[in-house]
Amino acid sequence: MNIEIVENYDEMSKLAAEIVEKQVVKNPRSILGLATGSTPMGLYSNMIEGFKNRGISYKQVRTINLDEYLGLNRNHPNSYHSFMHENLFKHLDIQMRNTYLPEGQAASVDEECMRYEALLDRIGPVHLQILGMGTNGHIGFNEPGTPEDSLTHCIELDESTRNSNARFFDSLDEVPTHAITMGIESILKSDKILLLVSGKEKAQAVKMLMEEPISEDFPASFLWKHEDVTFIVDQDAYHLVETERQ
Ligand SMILES: O=P(O)(O)OC[C@H]1O[C@](O)(CO)[C@@H](O)[C@@H]1O
Repeated sequence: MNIEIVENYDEMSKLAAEIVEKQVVKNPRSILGLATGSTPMGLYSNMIEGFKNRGISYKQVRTINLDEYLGLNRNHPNSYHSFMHENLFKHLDIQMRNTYLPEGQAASVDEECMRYEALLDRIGPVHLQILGMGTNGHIGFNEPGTPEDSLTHCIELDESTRNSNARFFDSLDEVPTHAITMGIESILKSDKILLLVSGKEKAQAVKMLMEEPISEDFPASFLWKHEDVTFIVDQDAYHLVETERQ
């Protein structure tokens, strides 16, 4: 794991955007794996700025997202379809038909999971996968206990995840209880992974990532098994780490 410790959220977002832009310039037909949540929002703002001011085009890029809430219509303001449209896609020259997310209201959840994994295999491998990390070590929505060989599946969200994501909803009751997420194995199929973590509230999770053994109890630890992970972390999130893992 290549670890870049930066000063703050803005530095993390800028460096992440440089890496994404380099990938897109090198291969204008890149497949990008995208994440939602607070973490990548600064990256997305920088990508939008790069499109507007630095001539970076996403016209031939394809994107595939990690996850979607189960039961939410894609037009629901808190669906990840809406999140991606509002925070990124509508500001770029990307073609919407080249953007993929799981369908949260599929008639058959099992079939949707199989369809999505097959889609990932058909268009992939993802050249560059963006990841955030939950305070309990989740990546995508792979909560603690998710096995390493998991493919796209439906998962019951941890109470801690629902509580933390309640900030985007009017009340905790409105936060869906389940989601469709790529599995750990699906994520590890990517050529390169860019893990972004910022803020004091993630410091304990970063310490676990850096110091604890690889285990299902902390899903992000499986990233140590991938050979090309860049981990950009800010000082607030890194400050509890005592021993840097090799
Ligand atoms: O960036 P946040 O909002 O702290 O969330 C952490 C992670 O949890 C998720 O929201 C779950 O999908 C990820 O997209 C995100 O990377």
